[in-house]
Order: sequence, then structure tokens, then C-alpha cells
Amino acid sequence: MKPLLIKGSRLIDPSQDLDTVGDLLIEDGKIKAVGNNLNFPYAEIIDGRGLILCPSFVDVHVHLRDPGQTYKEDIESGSKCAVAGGFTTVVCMPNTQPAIDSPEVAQYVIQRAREVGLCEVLPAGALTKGRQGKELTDFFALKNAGCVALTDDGSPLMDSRLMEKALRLARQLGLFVMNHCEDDGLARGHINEGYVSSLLGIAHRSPSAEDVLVARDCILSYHTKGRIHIQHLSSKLSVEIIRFFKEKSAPISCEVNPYHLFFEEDELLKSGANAKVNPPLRREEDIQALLEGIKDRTIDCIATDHAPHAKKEKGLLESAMPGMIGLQTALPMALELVRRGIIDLKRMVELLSINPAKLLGVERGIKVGALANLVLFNPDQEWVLNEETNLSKSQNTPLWGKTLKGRVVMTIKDGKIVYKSGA
Ligand SMILES: NC(=O)N[C@@H](CC(=O)O)C(=O)O
Ligand SMILES: [Zn+2]
Repeated sequence: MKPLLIKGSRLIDPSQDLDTVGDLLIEDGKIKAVGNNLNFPYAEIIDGRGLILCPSFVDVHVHLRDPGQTYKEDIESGSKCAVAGGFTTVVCMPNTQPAIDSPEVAQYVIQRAREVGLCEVLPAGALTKGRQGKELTDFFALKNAGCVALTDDGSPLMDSRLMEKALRLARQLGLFVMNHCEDDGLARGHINEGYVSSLLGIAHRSPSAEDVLVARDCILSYHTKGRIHIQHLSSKLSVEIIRFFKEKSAPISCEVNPYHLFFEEDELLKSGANAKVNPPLRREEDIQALLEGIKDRTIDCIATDHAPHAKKEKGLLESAMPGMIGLQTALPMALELVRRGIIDLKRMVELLSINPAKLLGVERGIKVGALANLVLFNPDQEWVLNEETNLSKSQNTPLWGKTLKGRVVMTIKDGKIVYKSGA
């Protein structure tokens, strides 16, 4: 591979307290030099002027639907979406068919991702066999097969005794537990409990469903000292509960799906089932609480919960599958937070790259000698997510056909260009 010399971009890396314009040389997969007026005659020169170069993004919550539901996404199409969105590491959820509840399925995912050769795909193993919530999986075997975390995502683990045991066991194995926090009994409905659910007469999923399980899992993490990662936060009170337990030094981390930072429940009246997601889009007061959590570091990372569904699965609201695709839209949405003055670019890179990388123990950073996992993006380029630009097998997002601001120009994984935008 020819060395790459990216010249004149704005280099941003909060882990190195770096925000400066300069040149960066990549050789043999690693960052070889960072500085001004670098000249290496044998290198491929990339003009980075007017662009931002930062550590590539890490997504701890994606659904690649492979094995078993590859009609709506697979490891190849999902990897293409990831690198086009600036991600070079993703954690894929185990709600596949069969579930990732055995070493064999975990190994399939890892091998397939290596064959595709675009993005590092790290499987999360299921917490319980078949994600049934009844019997813990073999955490030791799943860890040895390459699983980095354990979750039954798509479903909560309701049995508190099992959750307590899982936290203890995962801690001993150096794994962490993630949970989809919506209490089954309170989340039988489809959309947020509010004016839209009453207007449409559709059964709701109350915020209490999330708050109750977030509180339980924080309490269990506090007592067991087992690491819990709360997935896709959506409610005001759950942010406050996590803030309280983080102040008591419980080993808790959490994520937010960008859609919950921008869209209220009334988006369902505009986008129909394309705005149906679990947990559901809620209200302005929830959005404000999540944004507060983004600012004061209660929320550790942005995770897309990229959840592809086929058109036929996004018909009537009640029967539609919940979830939205998000790998290619995370950057423009996160940049909108910067444009609105809610966070700065350094905090954005922390949320999309540095923090999720730390959660997983994967390396990210602009420092000489580090593996070159980088993304070069144009924060001002406008583009539309449509048939031409979408790389997912699915199109389920309220952002379909909308103009987005901010686009990846190039994504580099271990020194190799794995994505280059056509435009
Ligand atoms: N978030 C969703 O609404 N759907 C996810 C499952 C999940 O993450 O809960 C999916 O797999 O489609
Ligand atoms: Zn979930």
C-alpha cells in the first residue's frame, strides 16, 4: 500500500487535545507523521484543505441482520453503510436468526466481516439462549469466539436475578453487559404515551417502561460493580437516573440514538412507520434532557441503532417493525448539534469515536505510531439520502429524501482507504 499524505486538513482529536490545521502521513497502516509542510515524494497526496480529519467512528449498536434476515441488510451492505458514514468499527446486535448465542454464529459474523474487508465488525453475544430471557448463554465461550459485549437487544432481560448474575459473570470475564431497557409489561404498545398515541388510538410504550429498567440495571451495576451499558436512552427521567448513579461511581455507560435528539413523537404523523422505533420518539422535554446529557457527559456515546427493515415491514403503524437505518446519517445529524451550538467538534468526536472506542478497548487517536483509523469529512457539503446515495438494502428512515449537511469524503481503516465519496 502506497503511503498517504493528507495535506492541510483540520485535525481534530479530543484524546490528544488536538484541533489544528496540518498534514498527516500514513505508512504501513500507521500514522507516521503529523505536522506542517510535510513532503514525502513517494506518497499519494490527498488535498485535505477545508476538510476535517479525525479518528474514525465506532458504533456500539448496529443491526446487520446477518445471518437470517439478509433480505433487509447483510454484513456486506451494512459494512458499506458503516464506512460511508465514517465508521470503521461496529458492534452488531445478536437479534439475528439464529441469534448470536453460540461461538459458531459469532465466528461466522467475524469471518464474514473479514471477507468483506471494509469495517471491523465485533459481535455482541446474546445474554440468554435464543434471547429468550430464561437461561444465560456461555459467556466464556462467546468471549473466546470474539464477542465484546452481551445483550438480548430487541428484548430486555427482565429477570433481575439473571441480570445480576450476568453482571457478575461478565465482570470476571472482562466483558460488559448492554440492555434494551423497556419493561415488557409496560411496553406492550407501539409508540410513546402521549398525544399522538391518543390521537391515533394506538397502544403506547410509556417512558416508565424505560425508567423502571434503567433504574434496576443501575442499582444492580452499583451493587455488583459489573459494567452496564444502557442502550438507546430516550426518556428524561432515565437520563436523571443515570446521572445520579454515575455520581455514585457505578460502572455505567450509556448511548443515545441520534433520532431521539431531533425528532418528537409527532414525526410519526409525517413519516408514519418510518419513524417507529423502540424505544419510541418522545417529547421536547425528553429531547432537552438528552441534549443536557450529551453536554454534561452523562451520555457517553452516540450509537445509531442502525435497524434496517424492508418496505413490506413498514406498513401500518401497529404492525410495522420498529427501527430506523442510521449509519450514513449519524455524521450530518451530529454536525447539526455542533451547528446549533449544543456541542463543539471535539465533543462530537468524543461521542462518535473516542468514547465508544474506550468502551470496547479498541485504539483510536491521531498520534504517531497509532493504527490509522481516520475519517476525512466535509462539514458543509449538502447531499440527499436517496436511491443513489443509500447503501443499505433498506430505506426506513424519516430522513429519506431530505437534504443533509456534512458528508464523509474518505474513510481509512488500518491505513487502507475503505471508502471514498464519489462527489
Ligand atoms: N430499535 C428498534 O426499534 N429495533 C431494533 C431492535 C432494538 O434495538 O430494540 C431492531 O432490531 O430492529
Ligand atoms: Zn434495542
